[in-house]
Amino acid sequence: MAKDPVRVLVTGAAGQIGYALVPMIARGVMLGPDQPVILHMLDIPPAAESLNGVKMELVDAAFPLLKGVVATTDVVEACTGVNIAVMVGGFPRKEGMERKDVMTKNVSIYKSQASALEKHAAANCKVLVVANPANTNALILKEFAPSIPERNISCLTRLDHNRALGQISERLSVPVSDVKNVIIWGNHSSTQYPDVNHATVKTPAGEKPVRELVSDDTWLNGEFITTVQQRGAAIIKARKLSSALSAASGACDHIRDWVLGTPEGTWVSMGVYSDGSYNVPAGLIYSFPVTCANGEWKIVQGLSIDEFSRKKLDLTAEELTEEKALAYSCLS
Ligand SMILES: NC(=O)C1=CN([C@@H]2O[C@H](COP(=O)(O)OP(=O)(O)OC[C@H]3O[C@@H](n4cnc5c(N)ncnc54)[C@H](O)[C@@H]3O)[C@@H](O)[C@H]2O)C=CC1
Ligand SMILES: O=C([O-])CC(=O)C(=O)O
Repeated sequence: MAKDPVRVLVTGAAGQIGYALVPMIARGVMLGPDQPVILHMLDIPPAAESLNGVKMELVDAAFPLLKGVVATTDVVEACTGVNIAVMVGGFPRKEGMERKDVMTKNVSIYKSQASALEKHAAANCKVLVVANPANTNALILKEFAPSIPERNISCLTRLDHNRALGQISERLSVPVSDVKNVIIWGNHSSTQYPDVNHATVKTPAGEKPVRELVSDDTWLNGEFITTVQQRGAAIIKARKLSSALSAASGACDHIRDWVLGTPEGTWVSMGVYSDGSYNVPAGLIYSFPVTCANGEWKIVQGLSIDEFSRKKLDLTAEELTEEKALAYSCLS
């Protein structure tokens, strides 16, 4: 029997990431090749005409899984009945800015859209915040939508996770699909900690630790980390626009694994509400290694954290604590 369509909201749908993301969703990349979808697309009035153009293209693409499109500048209409909300709407940073520089503009959007989601989304709606500063926007959304369970609110660090897999794959000349279990800890910012201490590569002789195969701790503890931390800025420098296709793809990976589950023996990175695991302060949205099953994520427990890692986990937590204070000062 055909499945009922799932309603997926994309805010900022007339923007760069939106333009890459909506066709992926309509093709089943996010929810699977047998899952019909109805797309809800929100943008602001100055982008209304462009948003309508995106809607026209979605019709023209004749996607078999796409059962309807709502394109609107009305946040209530956009949020009504949605099962999944991908929050991309906001302002991207430009060359030379840190992600928290877009804070003032973006946190107020997340405060107001929190209430609309809380009132109008379907029960148990899963929320993914992409817009920067992603962790702090997600935290603001959580705090201003108290009736949405905290386990349903997350932010995107899967792009960083995928970037880390990509760097290891290039370094070792192995298929990216053979690399797994890197971890992005903390903030989606230049203080994030890409950790390979538990990562492995599939080889003909079984799974081997990335550290053993790379066999260059200077690179792994230095250039590898800074490359992943600075990748967003490198893309802006090269394209004069921030990452879009990779961000859209990461958003699909994030939701797909959350809804359909992570493969056995594999974890992924998600920005989720900290419960104090790994001595990360509770009450921050922090990126952790997680496994997903039955639509729920669970932080992977019991991983060893050496002294080098500990400092990095704490540094990015401190930045998030500061960002939280800054966000509240922007809102008041
Ligand atoms: N977490 C991550 O890994 C990544 C996050 N980003 C962030 O994603 C966001 C979007 O990036 P782009 O698509 O490149 O930007 P963009 O500027 O191309 O698109 C953003 C869209 O949001 C719309 N918008 C602005 N205010 C809105 C509101 N109140 N409600 C609904 N829509 C609104 C704009 O009109 C625009 O169409 C930026 O904040 C960017 O920094 C980008 C890449 C990766
Ligand atoms: O760097 C930016 O501003 C966009 C982004 O978040 C990323 O590419 O990781």
